[in-house]
Amino acid sequence: MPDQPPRAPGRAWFAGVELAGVTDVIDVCDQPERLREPGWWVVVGEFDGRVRAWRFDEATSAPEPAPHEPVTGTWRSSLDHDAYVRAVEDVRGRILEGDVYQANICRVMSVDVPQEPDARALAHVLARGNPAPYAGGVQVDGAWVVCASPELYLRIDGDVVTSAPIKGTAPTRAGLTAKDRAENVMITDLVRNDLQHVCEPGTVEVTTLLGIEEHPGLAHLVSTVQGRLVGASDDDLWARLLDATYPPGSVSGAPKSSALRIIGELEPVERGPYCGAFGWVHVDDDGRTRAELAVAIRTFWWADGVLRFGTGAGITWGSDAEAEWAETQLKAARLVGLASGTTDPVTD
Ligand SMILES: C=C(O[C@@H]1C=C(C(=O)O)C=C[C@H]1O)C(=O)O
Repeated sequence: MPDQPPRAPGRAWFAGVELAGVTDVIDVCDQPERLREPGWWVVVGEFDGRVRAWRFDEATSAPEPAPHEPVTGTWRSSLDHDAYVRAVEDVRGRILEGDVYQANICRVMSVDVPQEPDARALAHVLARGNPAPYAGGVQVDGAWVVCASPELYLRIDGDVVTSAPIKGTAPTRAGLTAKDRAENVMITDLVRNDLQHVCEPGTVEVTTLLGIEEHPGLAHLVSTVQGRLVGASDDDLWARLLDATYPPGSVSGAPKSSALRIIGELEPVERGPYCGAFGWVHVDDDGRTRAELAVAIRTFWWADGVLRFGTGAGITWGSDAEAEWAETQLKAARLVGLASGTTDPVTD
C-alpha cells in the first residue's frame, strides 16, 4: 500500500461543512503559491502578524457538537472605559492635525480559561444565539478561533473579487446617522483603491453603497465593492491580494498606513486573529479558486489558558467618545453573554 500523507488531528467548519485531517500548514506570505494547490484550506490571518493556512483532506457535514461549558471567570479589558475615551480623544486630536481622518480603535477582552475549550461547542451556541453570515471556526495545532463575523473581507469566485466593508453601527437602523454614513464612505473609497491594485483597470465598482443590514441587537451600514482580478490563476495571486488589501481597511482606518501607526501607539495589546482574516479557500483540480474570508470581528480566540474577544469602533472627527465606548459595549455584550452563559441563545 502506498504511504499515506501525514495527517494531524484538527478540524474547522463553515456553514454546515466540517473539515477534518490537517495535511499541511503554510505561511501564506512566504509561500503564496501553495494556496493555489487543490483542496480545502482554512486561513487565519493575524491583524498584526502572520497569515497562515491549513489544508484539510476531508469535508463532511458537521456532527452535533458537545454542550458548551459556560465561561465562569471575570472578563478584563485591555482598555477600560477611561483609557478608551482618552484614546478616542487622542485620535480626534490627530485628525485635527491632519495625520489621519479615521482610525478604528479596539480593545481586547480576556478571561482565564485554563483548559482548552471545545471550539465547536462555543460556535454552536453562537450560531443559535447570534447567527452570522461568516460564522465558522477552527481548532488545530496553532489556531483556536470561533468567528461570528457579519463582515466580508474577500470573496473570490474565479476572477471576480468582492469585499463588503461595514462601517456605521447602531442598536437599530433608525439610529444610523450622517456620521455613520461619512465613516462608511471613507472606508468604501479606501477599499475601492485597495482592489484597484489587483483588478483590471476600469472594472472596480461599488455595487451597493450604504446598504443596511440588521444583525442580532444591532444594525450596520454595509457597502459592496467588486472587481475583475488580474491573473486570477497566477501563483502570486494571494501575495498580490494581501499586499494590496491587508489588513482590512474597515478595521484599520484611512489613510491606512497612518491609521496602523496610530493603532500601534494607542492599543496596548496585539489584536491577534481579531480584525485579521478568517475563512476558507477551495481550489478545484483545474485551479479555479473560490474563497470566502471574513474580517475577523465578533471573534473569540483561545491560547495559553486565556479566551479573548475583541471589540472596537471607527473614530472620526464627528465621534463622541462616550458613544464610541457604548458601541464597543454593544458589539461585545451579546456574544460575551452567550459564551458566559448569561445570555440565553433561545430567548434573549
Ligand atoms: C472593530 C469592529 O467593528 C468595525 C467597526 C465598525 C463601525 O465602526 O461601525 C463596524 C464594523 C467593523 O468594521 C468590531 O466590531 O469589533
